[in-house]
Amino acid sequence: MSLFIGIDLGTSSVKSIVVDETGSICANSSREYPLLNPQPLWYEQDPEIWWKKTKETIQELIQHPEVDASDIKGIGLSGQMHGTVFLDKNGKPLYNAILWCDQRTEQECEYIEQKVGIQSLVEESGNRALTGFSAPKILWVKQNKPEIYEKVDKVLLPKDYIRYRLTGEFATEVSDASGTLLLQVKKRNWSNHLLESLNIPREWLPNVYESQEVTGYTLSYLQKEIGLPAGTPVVGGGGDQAAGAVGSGVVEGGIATVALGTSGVVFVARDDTLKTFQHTLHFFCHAVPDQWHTMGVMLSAAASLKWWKEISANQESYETILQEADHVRAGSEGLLFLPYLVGERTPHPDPQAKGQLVGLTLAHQRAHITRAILEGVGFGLNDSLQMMNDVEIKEIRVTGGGSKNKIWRQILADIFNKPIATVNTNEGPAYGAAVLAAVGSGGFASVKQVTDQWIQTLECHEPIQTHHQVYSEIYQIYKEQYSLLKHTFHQLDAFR
Ligand SMILES: Nc1ncnc2c1ncn2[C@@H]1O[C@H](COP(=O)(O)OP(=O)(O)O)[C@@H](O)[C@H]1O
Ligand SMILES: O=C(CO)[C@@H](O)[C@H](O)COP(=O)(O)O
Repeated sequence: MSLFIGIDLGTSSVKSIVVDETGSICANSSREYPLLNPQPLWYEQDPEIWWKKTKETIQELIQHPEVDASDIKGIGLSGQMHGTVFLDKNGKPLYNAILWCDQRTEQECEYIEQKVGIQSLVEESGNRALTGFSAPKILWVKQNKPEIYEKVDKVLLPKDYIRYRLTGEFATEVSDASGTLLLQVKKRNWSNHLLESLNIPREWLPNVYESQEVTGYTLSYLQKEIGLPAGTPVVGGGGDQAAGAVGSGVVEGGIATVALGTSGVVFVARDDTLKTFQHTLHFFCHAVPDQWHTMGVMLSAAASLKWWKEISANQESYETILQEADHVRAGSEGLLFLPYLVGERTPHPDPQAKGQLVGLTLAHQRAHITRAILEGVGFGLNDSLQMMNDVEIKEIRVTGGGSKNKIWRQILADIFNKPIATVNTNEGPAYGAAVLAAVGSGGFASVKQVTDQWIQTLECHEPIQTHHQVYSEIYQIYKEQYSLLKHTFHQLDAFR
């Protein structure tokens, strides 16, 4: 039986799975790694640690009793987007990867919009300059770390660094490349205009493939080191949001995913290119040929819950603290959480935005705060959903670590006033990467053919109208908070 490996290089951990040709997961393995925060607004990770941990997961998969390594027909890669890995001419990382949630590039974003012009930037890349994207990070290194900049030979996205270590090839694919701000998203290739305007050498960037295309073959030293057969094809794969959408069967226009990972994302697949541009929504290529997507991204979704659990209930499971929150009424008895713990991207592109608990009283216990966090993240996602009014959203599927919990899924359905479905796999991006591997190296005709065979929707949460009434009133209050508090957030920044 043919087997496919899917790897998702997430922000909190790398998750790798083996899927057989019927879509069943035969083995999985994951390893966590730290998120480095060397200065306020800076978020980094060490690419060598990514590679070490990824290798450990692959080795564990191969040693699994249900996996015969000689049956592995292909590998697909997925990972956190926008992170920027700078390599020297020997392929060695020159600096920690600067991540998607890093906010140090505000000045560089202003520079890009001035230099290229907002209209021309949007026309060419489909996007405004946002601090998480890769191009401003390249300019930041030029300005602030000239000793590194002069040694740069290649710039890669996170999962593409793993590809380089697996195959020795410098390659990327359209969905992740969209998040660099250097891709002509409509034409699905690098933009010479943007590269020239920003003075970024084309040779630094890898070649761009479609997501299911084979980009290289595994190197022979890996056979000895971790038992991975030499010459196994590695396909393009996808940025974690596009791969997560594929892994949830979202491969045609009008179907959406909501991802509750470290970040929180509303993703709507589209068969057409963009007609109306919405300021902080992203317009990127989908990991499916001739498809695109719009996406709203909040920076701290399940990360808000993780933060709260770590400081208030570290010994307890997510299930326990969410169960406790389920006993609190919708609306958290007047407590409101603003989820801007690491600044925000959609709908407020503001590195200095901050978290906030509004309405605290002596009556509020831990469970109220937990519930307010689940609801606040839901309101933040609703901001993005409301902006996607140029497409009819026929269905929403949830993915990401936070979606394992049915209480949170129900809260989302109640806030959005839309049914929320789960699918038969909860490995989102890793599963999507395996689907793309099956198309590129397993003889399947199309992504849709595989997802139709492998993915079904399961449980569906219908909105509870009494809860929705409460949430629609509180959402109006939520929407006012950012502008009321913006000045305070910026003032407080001086004391960090
Ligand atoms: N059982 C659970 N219930 C609710 N949230 C969970 C649960 N397990 C993990 N999480 C949340 O999911 C997040 C990790 O999600 P994941 O999609 O793996 O993120 P990433 O891809 O960013 O590494 C953690 O921050 C945690 O808050
Ligand atoms: O910045 C984005 C998408 O634009 C994030 O979604 C990252 O891709 C990280 O995702 P997770 O680690 O939360 O899955």
